[in-house]
Amino acid sequence: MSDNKLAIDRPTLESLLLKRFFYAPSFGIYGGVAGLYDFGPTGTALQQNLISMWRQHFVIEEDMLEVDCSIMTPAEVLKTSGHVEKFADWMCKDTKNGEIFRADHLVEAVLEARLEGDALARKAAGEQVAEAAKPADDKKAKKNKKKGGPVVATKLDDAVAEELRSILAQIDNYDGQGLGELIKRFDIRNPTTGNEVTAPVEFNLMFESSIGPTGQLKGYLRPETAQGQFLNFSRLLEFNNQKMPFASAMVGRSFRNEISPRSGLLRVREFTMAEIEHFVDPQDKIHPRFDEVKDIKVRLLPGTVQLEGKTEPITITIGEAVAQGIIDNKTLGYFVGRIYLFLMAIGINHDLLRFRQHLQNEMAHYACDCWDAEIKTSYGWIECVGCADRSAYDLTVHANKTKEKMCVRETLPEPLVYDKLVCETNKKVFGPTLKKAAKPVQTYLETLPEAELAKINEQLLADGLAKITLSGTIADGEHAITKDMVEISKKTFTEHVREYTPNVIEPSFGIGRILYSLIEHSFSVRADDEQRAVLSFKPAVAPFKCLILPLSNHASFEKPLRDIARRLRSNGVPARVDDAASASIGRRYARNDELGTPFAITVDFQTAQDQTIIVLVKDLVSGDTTWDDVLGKYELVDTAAGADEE
Ligand SMILES: Nc1ncnc2c1ncn2[C@@H]1O[C@H](COP(=O)(O)OP(=O)(O)OP(=O)(O)O)[C@@H](O)[C@H]1O
Repeated sequence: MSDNKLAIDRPTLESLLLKRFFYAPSFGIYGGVAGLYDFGPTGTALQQNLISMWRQHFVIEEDMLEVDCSIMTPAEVLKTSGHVEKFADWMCKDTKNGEIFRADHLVEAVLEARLEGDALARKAAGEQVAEAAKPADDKKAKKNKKKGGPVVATKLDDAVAEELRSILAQIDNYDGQGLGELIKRFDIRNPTTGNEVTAPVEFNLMFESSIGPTGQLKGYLRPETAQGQFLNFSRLLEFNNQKMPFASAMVGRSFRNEISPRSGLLRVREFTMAEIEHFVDPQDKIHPRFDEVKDIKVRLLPGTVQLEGKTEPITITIGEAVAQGIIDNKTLGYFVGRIYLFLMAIGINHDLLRFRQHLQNEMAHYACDCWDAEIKTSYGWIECVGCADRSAYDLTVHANKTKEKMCVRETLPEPLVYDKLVCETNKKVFGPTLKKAAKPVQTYLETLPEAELAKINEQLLADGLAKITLSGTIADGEHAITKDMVEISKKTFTEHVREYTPNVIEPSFGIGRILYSLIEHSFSVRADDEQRAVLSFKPAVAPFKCLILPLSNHASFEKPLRDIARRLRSNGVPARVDDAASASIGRRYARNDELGTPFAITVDFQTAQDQTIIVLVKDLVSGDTTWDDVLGKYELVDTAAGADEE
């Protein structure tokens, strides 16, 4: 196992997750469908707890405006947003058996396998091998038919090995053509059959549907929750009394027809997202609470570092990263900090988290800067939260398409007086000369940036004539403008209101990926007795908070057991009773370790009647009190106290 993968006993974890019904493949008895999962009671409770903490941390603490918008989305919306054209991955096919691959994943897996083979060969020859390239277990690596094909000990030329490492460090930066070239150059084939694969073609990831009985209104299942938030921007701004900046938020399902779903919950076709759209003034992307996060130290992997073929992050405070321009602005930096705090609060391991900046080609079509919170798992570094600066892209395209204003109007403290070069047409000559081209040419001249207009004016003054070229209009082509057709001059304007389209900073959380990564970070196997699997969740996250179990199946424990469970549950504390008489108390503790239940109350003749502790468990769960506090403050009372007393 290479250095960029977390070493855990995954088979044991996977069997635990199935056995204790965290989640399981959907439609299993029909054979299942790749990339679709059902959550069981344990996984559902865990997911709900993560979402509640997310709501507390973001929606409530930051006073965000939470919405819940439609999943089914008319095609026109997603055409305008660019998803119909551009929300795609590159796919290639085995030329003989038709097996389909996501092109970047295939290239990555094959090249990784070759580097591992190289490391094996070098090790066998007694060479020193860099830690990152060294397979942890040679025998396993050889036997293991990996996604990239069996690892064969074959030494690569030094320069080739170096180049492969550099390609892998920036694999997300290759487009279809680039991936096609890599496939040809390195003779990348289907690892299982050895057959050649086709050149990559684009595959749109959205699930298509039709709305209504006529089948004429095309729709898609949304691939992100963001669009609903953008379309409601004006209503939200009004709800916020026209005050900027503000953020909306939504938790809900999204759908992506992934080419090759894999790695359990990490790449699925239906998943829960929690997204924030923070609307901010483009001229001033400050955040009022930036100071609260500026001293947090984070591990950053900037684009410049990746382009050098390096994978080692830098550790830096958020304040410094923004000051040095590594993170573009304070709002983006603020959210990197808040994401960090959230992931720490749920129990992600600090050393297994980094923020990686997107490379230029990797960036979604709407983004101008993007940092991913990546968490190290046994599958490698996984993007769990994307934090993108979507600029004014979405509001602008929707406003242009619908002709609805999606902007902020702010009364200026002082009126703004300024001179600007404008073009006015001489109607008597302009229309008759240009005929049907008159309108598009006029629009062109009126919307031209001032510097361009100045150039046209210079030409008119010098030659009496200027030529312009239109495209995308009903009168495309070259048109001549003469001096008598227009007058270009400076005019004075006074503005009382500033109108602008906000920029959007979008932290976007994949709840399933976070949940799975957290499970890996909370998982261990006790070496002492029978290799028992243990999950150690923080109390606020744990699916069940308290285990109640009788010391034995003595009849006198039944009532206190029931009473304690009832009291805990009515106080909002999910508690499970494990009174299976057949299992020893040790066995019962062990099987609840598998659920990550943080507290246990054993009912014996003493504790069954101590009602004080019951109330305290609630504080424990919220994190206000620790178990040590409880044991320090309260002595377990004797059997004389009545079970029904508070
Ligand atoms: N197929 C998926 N399965 C599970 N979670 C996903 C999937 N696609 C995206 N996510 C989650 O949604 C978040 C935001 O989505 P975003 O569009 O930024 O992902 P992405 O960059 O397309 O992901 P990737 O590059 O891994 O396909 C991701 O950080 C991730 O946690």
